[in-house]
Amino acid sequence: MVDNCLLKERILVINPGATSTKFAVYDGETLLIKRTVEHFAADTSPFVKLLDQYEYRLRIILEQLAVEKIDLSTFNAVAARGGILKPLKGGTYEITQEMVNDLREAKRGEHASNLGAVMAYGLAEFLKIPSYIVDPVSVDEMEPVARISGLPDLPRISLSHALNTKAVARKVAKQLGKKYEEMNLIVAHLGTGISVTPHKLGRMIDVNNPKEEGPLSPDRCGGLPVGQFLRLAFSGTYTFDELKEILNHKGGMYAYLGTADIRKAFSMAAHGNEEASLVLEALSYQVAKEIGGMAAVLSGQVECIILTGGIAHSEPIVNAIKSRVQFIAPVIVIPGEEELEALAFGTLRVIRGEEEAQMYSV
Ligand SMILES: Nc1ncnc2c1ncn2[C@@H]1O[C@H](COP(=O)(O)OP(=O)(O)OP(=O)(O)O)[C@@H](O)[C@H]1O
Ligand SMILES: CCCC(=O)O
Repeated sequence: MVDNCLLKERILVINPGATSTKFAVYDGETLLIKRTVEHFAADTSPFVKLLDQYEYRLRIILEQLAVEKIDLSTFNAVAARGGILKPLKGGTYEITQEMVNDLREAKRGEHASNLGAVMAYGLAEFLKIPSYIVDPVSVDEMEPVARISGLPDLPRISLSHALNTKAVARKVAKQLGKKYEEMNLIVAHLGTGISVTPHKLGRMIDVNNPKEEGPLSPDRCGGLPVGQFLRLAFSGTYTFDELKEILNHKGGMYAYLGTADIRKAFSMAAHGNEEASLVLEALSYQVAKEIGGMAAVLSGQVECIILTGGIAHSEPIVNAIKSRVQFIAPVIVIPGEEELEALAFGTLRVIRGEEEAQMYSV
């Protein structure tokens, strides 16, 4: 049971994912509780759109807080992972009605994190406290040259795991006794989606948008041979929505092996499935190739390479990537993600007046 003494820095942190909602309560830097609620297909299938899960997911959080006997009136702020908003520079943003409207309309695309700010704002309005997002997936600090694609109508877009990526980059900088804003480094976030970002003096100057570029991931295609994809799209085999689902949820390793779980894929390989071995090798190969490309973006001035995300728990994948990229710079491994903490700390900086919250403009 959690002490309900009235602190001024109690933050509820919400991080909605595709199949789970993670949430936590912080008193200042101190983590009070952290929970992950899995959402099974049977529970979420009645909802047509992701945003329709708003009440369902919020109710689960409120029920759990009640079980923990955490009084809602003791919260001073709500923080959430920000979704596919307008292109924004990194930082902490106050959630506004305009931001919520943009996320509800999903103008720039659907993503589980779109739910975060909507849930945080709804609850914070009720409690009459502020709500914030930190480093949303649409952080865009790309240099003009990185936006050129090869067709003027299709500029490259900055979408990434910015929250975890910047958090681990700051953490490593601190460990090395430096400031993030003074370092050049590359972060490969290896999750269900994979994004590789070169950071130049605190800015993410390029990135492979995991929804359409870069390495194959557990369930996303990454970059595809575009001519063949065009023929497939017009073959009549699939509808637009089916192809979109393949690109983002049923592509990559899942398309080859029928699983998006790296551990299952290794078990298949261990039982003699040669395709599983090859696809796992391809995943590491493609990540290494992307890191190599981003090293060129930084003109070879790379102080370290960070591997993070769930797949960074996998020793064989980490070793395979390392063996191809450690000639560039030392490789540091930070498995998993630090998103809840990054949200809490980003919000704390604003509550403490160490940083001013940025405003989302329409
Ligand atoms: N201990 C582990 N060993 C090997 N692979 C693991 C381990 N833990 C998780 N993974 C793999 O990591 C992947 C999921 O990573 P993660 O949990 O970071 O993704 P996510 O949060 O669902 O999505 P994203 O990071 O793209 O937002 C899965 O393919 C899973 O099999
Ligand atoms: C959209 C960026 C992050 C992801 O791939 O989930």
